[in-house]
Amino acid sequence: MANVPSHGLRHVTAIRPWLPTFRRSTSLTIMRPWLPTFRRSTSLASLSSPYTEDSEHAQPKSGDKPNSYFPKRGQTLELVCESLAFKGKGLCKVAETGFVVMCDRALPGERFVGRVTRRKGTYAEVTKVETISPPWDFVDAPCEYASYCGGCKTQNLIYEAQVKAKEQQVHELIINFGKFSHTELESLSIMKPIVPCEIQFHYRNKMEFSFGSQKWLPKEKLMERQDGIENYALGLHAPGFFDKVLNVDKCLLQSEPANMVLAAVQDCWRDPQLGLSPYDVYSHVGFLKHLMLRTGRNAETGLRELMVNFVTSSYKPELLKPLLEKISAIPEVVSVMNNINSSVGNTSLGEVEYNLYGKSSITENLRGLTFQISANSFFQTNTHQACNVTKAEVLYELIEDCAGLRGDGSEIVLDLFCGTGTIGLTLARRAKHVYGYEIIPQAIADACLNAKLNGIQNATFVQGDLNKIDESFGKNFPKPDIVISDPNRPGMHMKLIRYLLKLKAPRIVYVSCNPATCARDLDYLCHGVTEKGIEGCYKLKSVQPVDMFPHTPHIECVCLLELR
Ligand SMILES: C[S@@+](CC[C@H](N)C(=O)[O-])C[C@H]1O[C@@H](n2cnc3c(N)ncnc32)[C@H](O)[C@@H]1O
Repeated sequence: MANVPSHGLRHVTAIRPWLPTFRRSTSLTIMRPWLPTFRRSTSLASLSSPYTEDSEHAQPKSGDKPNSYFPKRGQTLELVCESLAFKGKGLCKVAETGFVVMCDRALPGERFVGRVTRRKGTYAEVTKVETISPPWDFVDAPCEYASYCGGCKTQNLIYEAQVKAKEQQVHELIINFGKFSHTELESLSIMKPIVPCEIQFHYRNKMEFSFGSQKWLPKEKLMERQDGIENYALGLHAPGFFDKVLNVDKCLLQSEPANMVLAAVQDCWRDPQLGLSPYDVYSHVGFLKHLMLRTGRNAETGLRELMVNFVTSSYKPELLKPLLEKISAIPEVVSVMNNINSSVGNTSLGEVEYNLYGKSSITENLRGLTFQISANSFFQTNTHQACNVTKAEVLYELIEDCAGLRGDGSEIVLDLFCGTGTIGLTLARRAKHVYGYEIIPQAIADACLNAKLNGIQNATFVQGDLNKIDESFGKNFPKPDIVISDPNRPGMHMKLIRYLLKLKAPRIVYVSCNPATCARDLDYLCHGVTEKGIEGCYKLKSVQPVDMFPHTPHIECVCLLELR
């Protein structure tokens, strides 16, 4: 793919936090005056929030009814949480004024006292000071860290209520961000009920823990703060803190063997005799950055296998040796990798990687195929929901159903954002040829290997940046009959939207882990972008939410579009 300079800014429409009020509205003109536009940077990352934090563009236009009430910073309010919104935050309205406030960790039905922390455009954020009465569907959280950890925010909500809230969120986003009317969605049965996850714990096949020199402590324990080694932590970043880590000895979302590894590392890494130090995000001194644990399944034996990946700031294998000895004694550990990330950034992607023990990849089975997974390649994190062969509607089967391949081997599939090729390869059996595009070279290498491993010869994988395509894109493959697009959270770039609208493939299956950007892209593909003179040419056939991540605010969707 040719490199082109970074594209310009993009205009999108944002919605306001009181959107649930308009949920049943069929007339979008009622809502539109409240929908300010805002400018987005190339990454569009912040658009993952439908409730934009961009207050600059949040001024109501004439004809709106501005709410003169605005609570002061520091003010306490008695509130009742009405529903869950973006990032799993509780949406509440101030009595009598209807003014919207959002509160992290407030759950539907919960009555609480909240303190106003900041204004965000036309709504305010509050932090919970005290719960007066519990949520409607309260359950005790099995995890001891549930009330602090940024990962699971809704463990205190019964699972049925969690999935209901997710389904409702997707529905609202498709109406308000995607600009589809409620009537249209209802009459054509476009919105499908969410597919819940059969297992709600131990479902994650990948967890990334961070080493930190500043342990995060809850308020009541702040006095206990100690210096040096006592302040070191290995765990998950405390919500809102890039520099503080909540120390965890166990995570109920990952597999038992992964917890054994975590416990083994926790047991010894602070030992002064080992000379190990966590990387400090301020001084940029220190060795250990992250501990990544991936759980797979051996293709031959069907037994669990584990990859341990230490991300360090430099290559000093002798320092990792004592840890290596401990963890390699755990039978499920078949691979220990060391990714070196010498940059000041704190991502887990290394510039170089070394194999310290066993294999350099693990495997997983998916729809009868074997996939090889390396430390940095993407693989759906919920193996159960992605690959559970006993359940009919899991992710990959849904995708295959939506793709609707005739099965006579005559059709071309374009698999955009293909990762390690999982979707394309599961479709290859029924297609003439699959062409996959992906930015990460290692993932492309894995995809090619996965094709070989499974004896698939009708798949071609190409490395390239789909945000930087130019006119030459599409010249190297025949016109596809089916496009699969599975972008990460920022969704599709306008260049890709333009390309797809020009390409006019009969079907697009849009798989998304961010319903906000998904709804926006569906709007573009179906309704076009008037201000850019772009015409939409697809009709939305179905939107299927799937819960891949119980207890977290994340929602996966599989959407089908057909050429009009
Ligand atoms: C949600 S994952 C989907 C992976 C794959 N379809 C699967 O199911 O395993 C998104 C993928 O898009 C890739 N990606 C992100 N930005 C990209 C870009 N600009 N161009 C091409 N691929 C990109 C990521 O590396 C990641 O593998």
